[in-house]
Amino acid sequence: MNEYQDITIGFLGYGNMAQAIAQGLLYKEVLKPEQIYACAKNWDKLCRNTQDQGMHACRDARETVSRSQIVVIAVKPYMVKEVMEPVRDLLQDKIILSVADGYPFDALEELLPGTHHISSIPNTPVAVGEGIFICEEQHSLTEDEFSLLTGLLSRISLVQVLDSAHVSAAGTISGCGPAFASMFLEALGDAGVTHGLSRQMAYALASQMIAGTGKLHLMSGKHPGAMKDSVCSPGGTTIVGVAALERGGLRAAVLDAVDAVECKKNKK
Ligand SMILES: NC(=O)C1=CN([C@@H]2O[C@H](COP(=O)(O)OP(=O)(O)OC[C@H]3O[C@@H](n4cnc5c(N)ncnc54)[C@H](OP(=O)(O)O)[C@@H]3O)[C@@H](O)[C@H]2O)C=CC1
Ligand SMILES: O=C(O)[C@@H]1CCC=N1
Repeated sequence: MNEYQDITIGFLGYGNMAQAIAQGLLYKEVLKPEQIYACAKNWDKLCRNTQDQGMHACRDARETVSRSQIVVIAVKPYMVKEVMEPVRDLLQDKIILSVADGYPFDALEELLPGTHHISSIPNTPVAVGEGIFICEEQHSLTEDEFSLLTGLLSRISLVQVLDSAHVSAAGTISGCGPAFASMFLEALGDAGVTHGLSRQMAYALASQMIAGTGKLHLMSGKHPGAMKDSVCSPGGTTIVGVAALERGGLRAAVLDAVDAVECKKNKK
């Protein structure tokens, strides 16, 4: 028996992040399509993205909330107030999961006092069950609701519960990280093509290399520097590439990228 067979989940906003979560839940067979509801701005696009796979398109947020036990706030942060205010009276018995980056517990509590909510930052690899959900430690779910929700999310992601002060930085590494990693992947693809590989082959090799390197670190616990050293033979080929990356400022660029994101978030 599937422990989530009676759950319904509704997405307020059905863009990149909501679709990734829904896809992950379907891919991992945690939910069936008919357990998933969503609303968005563009009705035709919403229908294409939901009904073709057997999910329910809802006309508005009120319909979505009414039909869902778990309500996922998946609009852009600046839209949260506008979307949530008209459904406030329907939220009393719901588990509210915000995925809006920069919408922590305090902001949601001010907007939706007395409701059961938790703020999180997921990432797009949830679509293939390999994601991360950074969840804020401070929330207003009951113990049962928290365990039901995190149980569900853990089927498609690593669920990391963090204190409020560290949610932002963690969310930047894991939530924005897929964009940064994809740039590295794309660059390796270009490099492969420069040297005669087909783009498809270059991307396939680079993707598996990135996934495998991450897994090697997770499973061995080896320091990333030691992992790098173990590839570089003295006087060999890899060290020449490593030196080129250092001259190109790879590490500094990565540090600057995370600083830039955090700086933008803190200006809000
Ligand atoms: N993308 C990512 O990797 C991550 C995103 N997030 C967070 O997820 C949230 C959504 O981001 P993302 O999915 O990328 O953004 P998208 O722009 O892809 O999706 C936003 C969705 O909101 C819908 N929308 C706009 N206005 C309304 C409205 N009035 N009522 C209902 N729905 C509406 C849009 O509808 P339509 O499509 O019809 O225009 C769209 O489906 C953000 O708060 C972001 O911070 C967090 C972590 C990672
Ligand atoms: O760029 C954004 O706004 C969202 C938040 C985290 C990842 N993407």
